[in-house]
Amino acid sequence: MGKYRPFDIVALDDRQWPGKRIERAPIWASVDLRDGNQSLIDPMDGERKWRFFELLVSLGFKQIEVGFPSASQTDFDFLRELIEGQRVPNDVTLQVLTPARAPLIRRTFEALSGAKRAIVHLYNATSPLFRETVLGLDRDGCKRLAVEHTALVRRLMEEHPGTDWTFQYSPEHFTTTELDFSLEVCEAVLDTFGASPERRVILNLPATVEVATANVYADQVEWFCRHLRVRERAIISLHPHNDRGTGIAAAELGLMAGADRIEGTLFGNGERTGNVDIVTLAMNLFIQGIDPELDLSNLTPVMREVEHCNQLPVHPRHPYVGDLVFTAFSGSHQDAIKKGMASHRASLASGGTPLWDVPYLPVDPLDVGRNYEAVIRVNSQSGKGGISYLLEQDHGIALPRRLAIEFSQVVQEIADRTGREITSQMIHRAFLDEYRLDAPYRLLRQRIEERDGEVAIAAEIEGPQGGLSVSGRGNGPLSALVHGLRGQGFDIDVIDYHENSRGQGADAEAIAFVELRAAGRPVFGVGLHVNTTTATLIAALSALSRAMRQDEVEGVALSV
Ligand SMILES: CC(=O)SCCNC(=O)CCNC(=O)[C@H](O)C(C)(C)COP(=O)(O)OP(=O)(O)OC[C@H]1O[C@@H](n2cnc3c(N)ncnc32)[C@H](O)[C@@H]1OP(=O)(O)O
Ligand SMILES: CC(C)C(=O)C(=O)O
Repeated sequence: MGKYRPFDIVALDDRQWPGKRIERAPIWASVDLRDGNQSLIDPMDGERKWRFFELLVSLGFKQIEVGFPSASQTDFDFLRELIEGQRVPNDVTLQVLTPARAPLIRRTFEALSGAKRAIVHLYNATSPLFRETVLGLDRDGCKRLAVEHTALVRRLMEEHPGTDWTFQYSPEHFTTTELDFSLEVCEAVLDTFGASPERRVILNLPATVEVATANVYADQVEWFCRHLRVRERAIISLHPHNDRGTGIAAAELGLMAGADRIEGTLFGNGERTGNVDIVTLAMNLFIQGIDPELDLSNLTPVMREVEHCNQLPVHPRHPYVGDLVFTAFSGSHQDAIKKGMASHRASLASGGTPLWDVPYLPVDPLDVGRNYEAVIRVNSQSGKGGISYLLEQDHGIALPRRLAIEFSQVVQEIADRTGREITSQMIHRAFLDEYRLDAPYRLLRQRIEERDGEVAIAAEIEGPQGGLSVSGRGNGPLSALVHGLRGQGFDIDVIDYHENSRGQGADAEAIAFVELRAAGRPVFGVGLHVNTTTATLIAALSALSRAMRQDEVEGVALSV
């Protein structure tokens, strides 16, 4: 016999949940201020609790478990302030947890005195391990514990008719309790409370510790829902934890299996590996086109506020919100994102489909309050797609394809040499340093005339040996300049040229890319100027300067 054993599976051959789909948002209940709080190194003080409560309200939570008032004076006082200070919006219901212990239940009702509406959440352990090891009770004793304390809760509710009460019961460690026993206890609780379709009780089925694959939880939930005598007198709630790292899957399959409600926390804080993360669950609905009924349109400030209140960081890879989750460093991802974004923009501009179908980005960052700035970041794993994306997006420089291929080698060399991320500013600087040379050849002035369908240029150029007067003719200013330079003995030709403008209005500037063949080899140059023609001529001289430098380095004859 080994140290660990396999988990049991559920005998449910005609399970229905695998063919189901989640069609609408469940009832969300935040347990940040209770389960989340009880697992913190430093539980929240009043100020942090307030901030968290207000955050939850602003996101649209309608049910909020605000604490365990019989356990701590901070929780008790917080509840009193909420109630006495009338700080609870009309559509929000407070929930509090109490164990099945009479003095603690009485204290819980003291804390709730005067509340307009409240959910009293009673729990006791029901699983065999807990019955034997913790409580020292058999099945009957355990059921009696639940029933007697349910009766007490019912009586106390009746004694305080000014509050609109809801009762919630949790058979703790539902996932390791024998299913027939969970059902037996829960039916007894429903009967004792007098539950009916008009007076529904929340039955919360916790995966207190996640011990099996998510399909087993779904089977347990479906089995439970199908075996309830009157399903309509219960709201089935799930309370998944994340010990195996599959809390989200368990919650989703559990909803497919018939649950109505989810208890969880923002970004998954909670005991051990945490409670299920409601933000991820809700966003998973959102990206299926389902209204999550929570406002998640600006998640970064929400994350920062939660980090402050919990004094715990949210992981940079956390779904939908982590600092790095909208960022691609790797070249092939960047290339696909760049093309996908361009195609999405084109589709929107032409009145085509608004459907978000961008590779590697399951959600539009704008929908959660992020922007496209960090979508592509460059390091040694990156390629031309990402580099040209940054130059275009941040600096208005749309590189021609062949130049993008060439320039990516320049950036790759820097990335390999430094072993660090290369920021957009560094890429811009490297680009200008590499391609916009104004030495040794620099345009000083030029005169251009059009005659008989031809362009004539007379240019003054500064060169390594002093001033150079160049005149030539061609079908445009660039070809005229190149002919003039050829006349001076330079072995050059135009392969290609592109230009576009960057910036707008008074700040607009032309950027020109000229590719020359110099001494038989292709070489790019870049020119920037408010005047497009001047930018093109500067680009040609920049290419010539680069060819000259290569000539110096490699000894290739630039002059014929
Ligand atoms: C799964 C969950 O997350 S449940 C919520 C857990 N949250 C918390 O525990 C946070 C707040 N808790 C507390 O402040 C405290 O634990 C209290 C106030 C609830 C109880 O404190 P204490 O009375 O000092 O008990 P303590 O926490 O040490 O241990 C639990 C005791 O209660 C007993 N117990 C547990 N459930 C019951 C029950 N329903 N009826 C009677 N006794 C019970 C245990 O057997 C144990 O008894 P023992 O000391 O005789 O062995
Ligand atoms: C009290 C219950 C619902 C709980 O927190 C758990 O089982 O994890």
